[in-house]
Amino acid sequence: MKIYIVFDSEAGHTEQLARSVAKGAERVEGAEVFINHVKKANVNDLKEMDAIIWGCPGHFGTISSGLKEWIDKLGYLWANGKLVDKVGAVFCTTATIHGGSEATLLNLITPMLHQGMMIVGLPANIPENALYGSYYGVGVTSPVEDANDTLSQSLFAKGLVLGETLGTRVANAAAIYAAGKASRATKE
Ligand SMILES: Cc1cc2nc3c(=O)[nH]c(=O)nc-3n(C[C@H](O)[C@H](O)[C@H](O)COP(=O)(O)O)c2cc1C
Repeated sequence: MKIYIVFDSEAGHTEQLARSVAKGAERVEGAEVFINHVKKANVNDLKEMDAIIWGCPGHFGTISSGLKEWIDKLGYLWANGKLVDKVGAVFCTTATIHGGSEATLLNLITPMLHQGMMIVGLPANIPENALYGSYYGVGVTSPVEDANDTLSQSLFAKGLVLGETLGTRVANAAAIYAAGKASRATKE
């Protein structure tokens, strides 16, 4: 099954998180993973995907303009129901812990729901998630000022682990859904 990861990133933090999501998705047998900066991503490629995961830096609690501009090109796909039932998930980075990461994640999920996608978050039975994660996707804090501080580095490293976990979870969900659809189609 095919998984597309699209990210916006200016200084590289969100790109790092996107790559961890890709790494986790690639662990699932049969997963073909495509990853692109939003500037290079083509919305028409989404039609062929089983799962779509997008993410960006949080800008004032919401989607960065780079990714939002790209999402706003999805009108034709929306009008033709091309993304209905695709599995979706989201991720973001922010500079501060209370800098709006969950607001950004929720804002990233909203357009997926408008497309009719099926959203996958992260549950509490993932211990790291219950301790410092989010149920809405992966939101990682990457403090700019104290980038050399060990605590912030370790928080960022833990966030990358959650990114991998999300990638694996989405790829598994997409595989199970595709197999279920195929089996129902042969019975009908
Ligand atoms: C226009 C703008 C608005 C931002 N707003 C916030 C914010 O509201 N809260 C926050 O914690 N960080 C904010 N940031 C910081 C970025 O979200 C953060 O540094 C992010 O990790 C950068 O990701 P990148 O390295 O992938 O570009 C903002 C940055 C920019 C450029």
